[in-house]
Amino acid sequence: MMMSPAAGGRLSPISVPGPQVVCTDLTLGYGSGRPAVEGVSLTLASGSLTAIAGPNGAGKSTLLKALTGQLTPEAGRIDLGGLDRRALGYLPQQTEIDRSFPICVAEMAAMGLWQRLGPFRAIGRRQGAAVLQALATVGIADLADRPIAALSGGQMQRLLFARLLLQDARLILLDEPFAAIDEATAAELIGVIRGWHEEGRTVLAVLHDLDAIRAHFPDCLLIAGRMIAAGPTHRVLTAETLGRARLAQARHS
Ligand SMILES: Nc1ncnc2c1ncn2[C@@H]1O[C@H](COP(=O)(O)OP(=O)(O)OP(=O)(O)O)[C@@H](O)[C@H]1O
Repeated sequence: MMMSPAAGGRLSPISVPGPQVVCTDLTLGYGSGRPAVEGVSLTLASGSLTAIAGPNGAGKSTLLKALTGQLTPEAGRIDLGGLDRRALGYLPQQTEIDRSFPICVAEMAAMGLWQRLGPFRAIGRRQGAAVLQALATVGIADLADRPIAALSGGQMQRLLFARLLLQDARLILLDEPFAAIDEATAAELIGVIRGWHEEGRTVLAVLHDLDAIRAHFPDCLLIAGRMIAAGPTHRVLTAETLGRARLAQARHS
């Protein structure tokens, strides 16, 4: 049985492993000019841990937005293995988060429970303890009452991870989870990601740091407006494929 620390740090079962995700011949764009991504097909195996790499403007975030349903494909198909989109976990880039929203750290983390409780159901004592435990897991229990506007970038990233822990999603999509945070924080958050992988969740993360991908992500997709290479990381991130990606991106831009 797979175990999850999501419910307050105590191990609890996740009954079904992460879904297999299949994208077929996807074309994605923003309605003007050339598509951001063309003809991309990919398969994420159930329980796989995959990084998306590629140059700036390659379409990495665009691909995640299509998987979350924020962007409708111009062509092609996305199959989330029967998962309800509302049940997937998504960590957006920090620039997409409105920090002026007047809520505190614990309240924002508790949003991870909405899928199970509904947004208007009061948080009970058990859920309150789970929120505090999730904050402790990412090292910010002492900040529970602080307004989110008063967090540093690294503290905000830890909070977003706490919200994901509480959400307990079987499919987790992360957009640049280590951007603008220090090495110690990144190392702790990588530990959380590895935990999700060990529990059998399907995890997909956009990352710029190729060394971090090589060290922690068994599988990798390399894109540059189209798919350049996909598969085991050591075969995807080679001098040859990275050269091809740079060339393809220069032609695409
Ligand atoms: N909201 C948008 N409206 C119009 N075009 C967009 C929008 N978002 C992204 N694009 C364009 O789509 C293309 C892919 O962008 P995307 O953000 O997916 O790339 P990325 O690989 O995540 O880049 P980076 O590594 O720089 O974050 C780029 O040409 C970008 O300018």
